[in-house]
Amino acid sequence: MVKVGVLGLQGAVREHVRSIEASGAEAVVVKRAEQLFELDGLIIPGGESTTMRRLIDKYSFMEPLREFGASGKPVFGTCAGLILIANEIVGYDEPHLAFMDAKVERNSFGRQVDSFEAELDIAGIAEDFVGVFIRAPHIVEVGEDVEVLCKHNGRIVAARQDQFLGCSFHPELTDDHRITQYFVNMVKESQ
Ligand SMILES: NC(=O)CC[C@H](N)C(=O)O
Repeated sequence: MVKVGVLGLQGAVREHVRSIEASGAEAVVVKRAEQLFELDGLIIPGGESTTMRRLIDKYSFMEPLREFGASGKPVFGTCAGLILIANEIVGYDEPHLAFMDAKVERNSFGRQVDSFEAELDIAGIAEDFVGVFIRAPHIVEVGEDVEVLCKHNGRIVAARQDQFLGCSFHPELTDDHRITQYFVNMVKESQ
């Protein structure tokens, strides 16, 4: 069974654990950087990207996470996790982990609609996936090696580049585990 970690510093960690287990993989809550060595893939959950970055620095995760990304093992960033893996953030000088050639904008669905659900057609994964968006970012632009998997109202909300997967919404908050299953399959294929 493949081992999929969830970065456990902040955010929707338990829900991802449930979804990973439902997708037939072993879930590991990652609280210390050494735990990364035992993993086959990693999910960086939603939460608050600025807080998560502070905790990443505080607990010396930055370099080990960069090495994990460079090792070829799959990484899935959801919501704040997408912001962490993008290589450009609108309004910020520096990105965080910069794994994916994508420019993201934070909190980009407007203040009035902080949170909403939308039925999404995600290429090769699901035609009727209910995406839960919570103060979600969207992808403004992608590089040529990035495959756009889903748009909502003309905005990119899911994309993949090689072993990196990212989405704007929270795939772990419903009982539909198809996206997590897709990621678990990416992890299995990378073995
Ligand atoms: N649900 C989320 O992960 C929200 C992301 C958050 N708005 C951020 O910018 O980090």
